[in-house]
Amino acid sequence: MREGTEAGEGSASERLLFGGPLLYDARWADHHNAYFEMSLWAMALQLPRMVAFTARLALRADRRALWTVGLGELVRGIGQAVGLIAVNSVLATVLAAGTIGHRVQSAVPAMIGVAVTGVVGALADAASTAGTGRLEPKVERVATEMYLARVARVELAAIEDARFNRLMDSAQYGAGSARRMVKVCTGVIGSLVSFAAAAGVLTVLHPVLLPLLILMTVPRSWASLRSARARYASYLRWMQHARAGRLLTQTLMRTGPAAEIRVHDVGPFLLRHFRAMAEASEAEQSRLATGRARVRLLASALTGLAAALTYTSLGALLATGVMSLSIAGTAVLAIRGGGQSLTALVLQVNNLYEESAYVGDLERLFTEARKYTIPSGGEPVPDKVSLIRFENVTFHYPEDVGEDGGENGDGRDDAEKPAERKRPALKDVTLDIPAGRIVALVGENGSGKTTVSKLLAGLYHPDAGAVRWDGVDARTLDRDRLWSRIGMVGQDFHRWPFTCRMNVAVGRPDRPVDQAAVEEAAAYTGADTVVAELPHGWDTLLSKGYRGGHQISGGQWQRLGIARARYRDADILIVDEPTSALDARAELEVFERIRKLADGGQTVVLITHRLASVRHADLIHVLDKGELVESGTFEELLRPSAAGVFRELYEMQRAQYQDVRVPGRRMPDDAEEGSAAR
Ligand SMILES: Nc1ncnc2c1ncn2[C@@H]1O[C@H](COP(=O)(O)OP(=O)(O)OP(=O)(O)O)[C@@H](O)[C@H]1O
Repeated sequence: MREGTEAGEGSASERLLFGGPLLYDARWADHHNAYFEMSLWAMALQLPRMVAFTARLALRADRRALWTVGLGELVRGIGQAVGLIAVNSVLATVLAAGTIGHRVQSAVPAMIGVAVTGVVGALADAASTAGTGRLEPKVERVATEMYLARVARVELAAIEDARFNRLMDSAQYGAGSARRMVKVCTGVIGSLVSFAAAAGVLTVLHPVLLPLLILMTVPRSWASLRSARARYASYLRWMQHARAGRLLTQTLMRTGPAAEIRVHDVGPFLLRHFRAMAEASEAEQSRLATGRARVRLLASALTGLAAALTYTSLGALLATGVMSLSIAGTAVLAIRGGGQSLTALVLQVNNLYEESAYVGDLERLFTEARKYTIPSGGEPVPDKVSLIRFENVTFHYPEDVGEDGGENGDGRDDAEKPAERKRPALKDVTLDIPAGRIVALVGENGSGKTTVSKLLAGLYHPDAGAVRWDGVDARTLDRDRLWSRIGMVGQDFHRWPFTCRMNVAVGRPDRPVDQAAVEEAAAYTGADTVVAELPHGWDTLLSKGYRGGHQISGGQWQRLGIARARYRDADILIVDEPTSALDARAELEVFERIRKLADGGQTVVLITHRLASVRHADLIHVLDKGELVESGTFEELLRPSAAGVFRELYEMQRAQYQDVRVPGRRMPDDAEEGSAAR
């Protein structure tokens, strides 16, 4: 069976791997006005704004280079106009009455004029080319920096939001487009000035010639704008599809999944689906090409008609004696030159139109990002916080609104969604995190432990209730200062593809690397023994795909991750499953050290499934399906009278070990049984 089907419904591969078609619905764009403006008119209106936007980027990037380019193009264009007038003068003199020697001699000054304008034009062109070359990469860099700075500063919720993600996706090409816009704008100015020169000369020669010249270029302009619009519309519609295709190929190339791909023989499977998706996109490319060919054919026919009309009119003017031969000669030159500049102008405007669509996405991202930007400033975080309290906190993760806005993308209303989709991740949770203590969060998978830690870290705000730092709502606190107080080792802490040293030192990126502190943090988690075995010690690159790159085990990574949080030396340390990959000895050591942190005044929020390890926690909060069901010390929660979730889970874990007898060793229960028997 062929796996690619109708593009509209998405291929079978899309449905199988990604759960549905990956094509964006253009109607959705209309509903959400101005996500992207599709009509020719709307895009034409947005063009000057995009040019101004790029000019602002260019001004920011290199003001001098921008002036050089602008002046260079202006001088070049004026040179062309003057050159054309000089050519006309040469022709008029050469075709005038008199001896050939005398006529040529009289034409010499005009010829010198042609040569001088040529030289000036060439110099101006060189200056403009050099300026453009200098400006282009700078504009791209400035636009990329602005893009990245904004993306890095939006709330986590925005990064997880499908719509914002889509905008980030399309806007990432905006910087490259802004770079190309510089060149295209230069070309537009050049062609515009050249055309103005030719048009001016033609108008002087005969008023009917200019409209005829413009008529000749209308069909081609229409054709290229139409094609550009179709290409952009298709790009937006297929963007997610292209990203998914890239994901398949990159998965095949990455080192992480390489072992599983080989053992499970996933390679041919991925390739098959890549081919199916690529074929769907090829069908779209060929649809675009056919449309383009059809439009171009029609445009060529219309241009031919207009050209015939123009030259017939010129012939008629000559035949009726309205126009002299020298003027007709200059007119032919001006029509050819003007036609060329107008064609170039149309082409450049077309490019401008296409690039401006992508730059438009960049501008929209800047606007959207502003809405989601993490506010700077706010109330200062108290110097010595003694208590953080979750007060009746309810929290839902932001929902994906789907392609149809209020609907799920499959036509169902929100009201028709299964009720469980709307279950809050946290529901009316009230709990305390006293400073300088170890507070453990336990509960089954999906019970809300990580969510509590994310709200504590200020990555999200509650929908209802508040997280209060000594009574102050965290919502009002200065988030940067709040973050400077927090160190976090998440379940999926990042494995930076940098050197071993940087993997620890990145815990405090705002400070110069302090090797002594790095080593102290590493010794703290046993990461020093890992480093000792690396081929280049602290300088070993921890990324297998690069030259000299090295791979370490999951447990070794975990030691580095905890060392990073230790290096950060924050007041509050959040550790989410810190020992899941550690061996038994390392696990005991790490827990012992984490315990000592609290002795030193640090607050430790520990999330773990190893219930025996929370024995030393000062306070344990037990979560179940987003609700706080128990709180207390280890002993309190294990009392027979408690008989709650914690005791039940603990009994289950304990039973696993009790059932296993180690030959030659007496189990504690044996002793109890023995003494009971005596
Ligand atoms: N980024 C997210 N977007 C949407 N829903 C999420 C997100 N993260 C978690 N959830 C949902 O929120 C609920 C609580 O998840 P959370 O990660 O807090 O559980 P947990 O107790 O830490 O689980 P585990 O023990 O498996 O790590 C789950 O139903 C989960 O599906």
